[in-house]
This record gives sequence, structure tokens and C-alpha cells, in this order.
Amino acid sequence: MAVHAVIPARLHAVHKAYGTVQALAGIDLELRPGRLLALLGPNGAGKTTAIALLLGLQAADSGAVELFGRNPRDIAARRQVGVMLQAAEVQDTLKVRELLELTRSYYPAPRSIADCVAMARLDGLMERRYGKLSGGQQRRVQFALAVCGNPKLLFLDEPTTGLDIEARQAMWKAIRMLVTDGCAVLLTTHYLEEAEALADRVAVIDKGHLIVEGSVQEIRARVSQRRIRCTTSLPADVIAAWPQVREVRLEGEQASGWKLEIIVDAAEPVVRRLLADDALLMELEVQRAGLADAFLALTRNEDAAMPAMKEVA
Ligand SMILES: Nc1ncnc2c1ncn2[C@@H]1O[C@H](COP(=O)(O)OP(=O)(O)OP(=O)(O)O)[C@@H](O)[C@H]1O
Repeated sequence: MAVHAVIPARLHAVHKAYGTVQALAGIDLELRPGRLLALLGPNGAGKTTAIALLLGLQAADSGAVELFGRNPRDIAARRQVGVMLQAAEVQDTLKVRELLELTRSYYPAPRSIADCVAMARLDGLMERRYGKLSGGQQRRVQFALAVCGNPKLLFLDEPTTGLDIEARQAMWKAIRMLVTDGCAVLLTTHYLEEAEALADRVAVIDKGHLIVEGSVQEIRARVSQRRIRCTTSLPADVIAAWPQVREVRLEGEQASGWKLEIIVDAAEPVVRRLLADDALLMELEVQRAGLADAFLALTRNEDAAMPAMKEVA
């Protein structure tokens, strides 16, 4: 007999407007156990609104919003969820240990304190008052509070903002561990390398529309752009005027010429012309566009991107 696992979170054909602002305009999203979905989009795209609906903090105007197959306000559904929002309301007079113990008490089968300390690297912070911690330390405590209930579904809204490189890497490791253990994760981030490092799937939204959804590789493949790096004696504005060239960025100046990054629609004609026009061309490198380039291309021109929506359904 086939067993149908309950989908941890689902938005189907969801609309949400604030007055005349259409924050979500018919969005479909699904979170799966053991998978991390990165929700990307420029400021005001509707990411926080999507999370607020799934947490039952806001109601949709139309469409279906489900948490473990139930209404997001249902207490049994909410007990399976951990949340780290951008604006965290934490009682800042409490010590970290007290906050952890209090939050764990809301959940039926919480994670051990020792595990939380290890995952969020809270050694040495447990007896400190939350309000006296640095921004990065507070972020780590918020992560511990989000995971201490042993959630099956985790919302991470820009979790690594303000963390140093080491703390960010440690949080990535903990997030990967949670996903391996079967947790469904929704991550929003403006760090594209974070989505590239962690996500099984990426959904890009803009102005309340889902523009594209797929694996990191699929999204990169949607954009045929290539990135050429070289050191050349040709001025950037000359290259910028060539056909196939979308953008030229000056990365540095050297005795031998300018170090440029050239974003192109097709690499071969541009490389041929660089070699023909500059006998002293050096350090030539051609790369596929990264997720960041794809993201910018997809969100830069909504008209160009919209047809992709149809393929998402
Ligand atoms: N409470 C509200 N009242 C009025 N408008 C709102 C409210 N919340 C959000 N909006 C508007 O809805 C749109 C979507 O906002 P939302 O916060 O979901 O975007 P976001 O993708 O999370 O942006 P950011 O990356 O800046 O956090 C924006 O135009 C925003 O101004």
C-alpha cells in the first residue's frame, strides 16, 4: 500500500494584497522532508509575506495555505515548526540558558541542550544575558531557539546576515545536518552563494510572481550567459559596445592593462575578437554564469522572465 507522506508546507494559487500592493499574485510552493528550498527575490518580492502566511501570522486573500496538511494556526501543526525570522522578538533580559529552556518547554520532544549548544556554537554564552550579546551572537542564539524544538519544518529568514565567515560556515554545516536528518527547510537569503551551497531547489519570486523554480543547475542553465575574465589593453567602454556583450565590470588595473569581467550572451565570438584585437591579452578565463548572474538576469526584466512561469506549473 502506498504511503503518502504529509507535505510539510504548501502554498497553492495564493494571492495576498496589502491595500493596492499585490504582495503575492498566485504563488505555488511546496516544501518536502529532507529538502531545502531557497526562496530568492529582490526587496519587496513577497518572500516574508509567503513565510507569514505559512506561519499563520497573516491570512491569504485566496488560495490554499497548509502546514502539515492543516491550517497554519493549528497548534499540532505549529509544534512541528521552527522559525528564525529577520526581526526576532526575544526577551533580552533572560540568559541564553533560560531562553533555551523556556523555548524547549513548548515542544513535545525537544532537542537536548547539549545538541543545541553544539549546533549553534553557544559554548561560553549560556550564562550571558541575550540583550548583552553581539549581533552575531544573538543570531546564533536565534538559530538555537529555532532548532531546539526538533522541528520537522524550519523557516530561516536570512539566517546568516551579520555572521562572520566562520560562524556562517558552522551554521551551514548545522543546516545541512538538519536536512540530512529529514527536516524540510525554507531559506530566504540575499547571499546567492548561500543558496548555491545549501539548496536542493531554488524558487525565484518577483513582484509576487513565481518566476522560476528548479535546482541550482537548472536555474543557472536558464541563463545562457557566460562570464569572461581577462587582463587586456582594450578599454572597457570599447568592449562594452561589442554585440553579445551585456556588461563589463572593471576588477582592477595593472601595468599590463585592465582586469575585466565581461558578461556575454555567447562566449566564442567575444573571445575570438579579444584575441584578434589584443595581441597582449592575458589571464583569459571563461566561466558559466553563476546563480547570482542568473538571478539578476531573471529579475531584471520581468517581461522577459514571465513566460517561464508557465513552465513551473
Ligand atoms: N504589512 C504590510 N502593509 C503594507 N504593505 C506591505 C506589508 N507587508 C509587506 N508589504 C508590501 O508587500 C510587498 C512584499 O513585501 P515582503 O516583505 O513580502 O517582501 P520581501 O521579499 O520579504 O522583501 P525583503 O527582501 O525586502 O525582505 C512589498 O511591496 C511590501 O511593501
